[in-house]
Order: sequence, then C-alpha cells, then structure tokens
Amino acid sequence: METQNIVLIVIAALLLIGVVALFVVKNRRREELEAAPEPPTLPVGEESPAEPAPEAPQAPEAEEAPELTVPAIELPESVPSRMQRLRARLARSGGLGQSILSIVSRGDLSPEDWEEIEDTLLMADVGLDPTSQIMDALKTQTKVEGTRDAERVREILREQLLGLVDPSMDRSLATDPVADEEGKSQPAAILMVGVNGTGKTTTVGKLARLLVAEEKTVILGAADTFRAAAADQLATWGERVGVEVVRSDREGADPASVAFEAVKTASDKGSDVVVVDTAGRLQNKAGLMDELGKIKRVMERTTPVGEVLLVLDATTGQNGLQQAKVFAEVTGITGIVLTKLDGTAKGGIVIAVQRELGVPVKFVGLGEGADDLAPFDPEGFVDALLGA
Ligand SMILES: Nc1nc2c(ncn2[C@@H]2O[C@H](COP(=O)(O)OP(=O)(O)OP(=O)(O)O)[C@@H](O)[C@H]2O)c(=O)[nH]1
Repeated sequence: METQNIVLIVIAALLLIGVVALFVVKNRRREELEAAPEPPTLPVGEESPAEPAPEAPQAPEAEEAPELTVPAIELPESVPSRMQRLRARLARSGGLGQSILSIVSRGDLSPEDWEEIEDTLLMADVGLDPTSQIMDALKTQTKVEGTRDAERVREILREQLLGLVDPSMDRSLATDPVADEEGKSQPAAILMVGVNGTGKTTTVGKLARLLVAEEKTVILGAADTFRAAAADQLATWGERVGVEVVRSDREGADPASVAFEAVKTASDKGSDVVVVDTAGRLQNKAGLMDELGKIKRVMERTTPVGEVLLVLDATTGQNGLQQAKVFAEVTGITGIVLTKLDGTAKGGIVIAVQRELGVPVKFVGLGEGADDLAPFDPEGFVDALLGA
C-alpha cells in the first residue's frame, strides 16, 4: 500500500512539472511573435511583385462610361435656300447690267457709246457672235421703238441674254437609279472631268451634299489617285454628310479600278447615285485623255454613266472653251459645272460655253463654302447679271 502511494505521488509530480514546462514554452513563443517586425505594407495601388493580387472586376460606373465619339452629320442647305443666297452673291460680282445702263442713261448714244456697250459684253466673256447678236438687236429695237429709255433698253438686253442662255435646255441631273440588262436596279452614275484646279473634287463634295439634301443615298469614288490629298479631301467631304467614299490605299493606283469599285459598292448597297472624281488633266495629253475613256468604260460594266460633268473655272474665260471641246469629244459631256463665278464679272461665259458645246450649264459654283453650289437657273442668272 505504501509503495502504491509513493508511485501515485511521483506521477502527480511529473504531470505538474510537464504542465508548468508547456506553459513556459508557450509564453516565450508569444513574446517572440509580438517582438517580430510587422510585414511591409504596399503603397495604395501597387501590387506585390511576388504575387499580384487578382484584379477584382469593376462594374462600369454610369457617370464614367466613355462617351461615344460619333462624328456629327451635317444637314446640307436646301436647294431653294441656296439658290436665293447665291443669286444675291452673283448679283454683287456681276454688274454687267449696271455698266450698260449707265452708258444708256447718258441719252443720245454716240458710236463711242455703242462701242462701249459692245466692249462691256465682250469683257464679260459673252463671246464674239453672241455679242454681235445682242448689239444688233439693241440697235434695231431702240430705233424701231424710237426709245432711249434706260429701263426699256434693260428689258431688251434681258430678253436677248435670256434667249442666248436658253431656258429651254434640259438642266436636270440624271440621279434616278436605272435598270440594267437583267432588269436589276443600278445606281445613277456621274463622272466628273476637267483640267487641273478647276474645282472638281470640291464640286464632287458639294454635289454629294446637294444630293443628300434631296434625300438621295450616295457613294463617292476617289479616282483622283494622282494627288493623294484629293482622296483625303473627298473623305472629309463624305464624312461631314455621312456619305461613304471608295478610295485606294495606294497613291498612284489605277483610277479605273477605283472607279469600278465605287460603282460596284454603290450597286451592292443599292445606293441611288455614285459620283466619281477624276484627276485634273490637260486636254492635249493623249494618254491621260485615253485614261478618262477607260474609266468611263469600266464604270459602264455595272451601270450606264448617265452624266459626265465638265468642271470649268469661270475665271479662265474663253481659254476654257478649247479645253472643253476636247473633253466633250473624248467623254461625251452631258453638262457643265461653272465654278468660281463668285470671283469674276465674266458670267457671260455661260452663254459662250453652251453655244460652243451645245450642252447646258447645270450647276454653278459661287464660293468655297460647303453649300456654295446651286443648280443653274437661267432667269435668276440673267437677273443677277443685270444687277436686278
Ligand atoms: N471661289 C471659289 N473657289 C472655288 C470654287 N470651287 C472650287 N474652288 C476652289 O478651287 C480650288 C481647287 O479646287 P479643287 O476641288 O481642289 O480642284 P480640282 O479640280 O479637284 O484640282 P485637281 O485635282 O488638282 O485637278 C480650291 O481652293 C477650292 O476651294 C468656287 O465656286 N468658288
């Protein structure tokens, strides 16, 4: 019994020593941990190089959503409004009537006065034959009527000029889709031609706006591959009114292939009209003129070219007539666009050019502004020339 008690006391003592030892070890470990330096903190936004924290997907905040930059599409000016505005501008730059009326109002007309009237008409680029015709009519009528009244002379002059401008000519532009041989609807095709710098590219851009204002769907073809800037220029015009421009990425690309692509695109998209710009060329460069014929033929594989518009700079006056004749021979011009009439008193060129080519002036350019192109209106034009 005594031995049993001694064993129990020894076991109890050993257990007590074990518990005390465990407590001491645990306490020391806690003290060591508390004394250890804190782990370094990363600056806000930086990730640990060893283990990048996964980025939490962030829901886009409504107010911070990026704004869509859709280019604003412009609304071109309506046709009646631009005609009224441009008529006023033409009247300011014309003044043909004012000069003639100031001569007439001197009273009895001397041979020198008649000569002065004739010179005024010639200076306005009316042309030799039309001027003779007007002079004969003025002299005869005033003699028959025995009148020297300036207002009556103005009336006779107006009748004569209007007759020469010829209001009976068809100045409409073929912009309605046409049916091909298989009866499929194809776009109306317009080809723009002329010598360098007359305003072809600008006119194509302005024409696109005019067509958009008339609710037509349009495709433009930048077949002026000679001048890289021309395609950029056209692209800008197109962007402004939401019109697609077909162009080549390569400078000096074959203009006929660009023209073909433009017509093809317009056909595939079911557009109403395709307008093709071409590089300026001198009428005496046979190779370039042949190229124009090729462009037209290639376009006609898809749709007939209903309009070939010759762009003429009004300030070049009678010199432009010679060029015009050659272009007419090569491509069969259907109409004339007379540009830069705003900067000249040579509005009489309308008469001369129509007479020479037998095709009507269909549009006039009266400034560098986007909507400074208007359909040609004979009565408005003659009134503006006479300063009415
Ligand atoms: N004042 C005035 N300037 C015009 C008119 N039409 C075009 N222009 C200007 O004429 C210049 C030549 O125009 P473009 O359209 O580049 O001529 P382009 O015939 O395409 O030139 P090329 O491709 O080199 O043959 C530009 O500065 C136009 O702004 C117009 O009716 N009035």
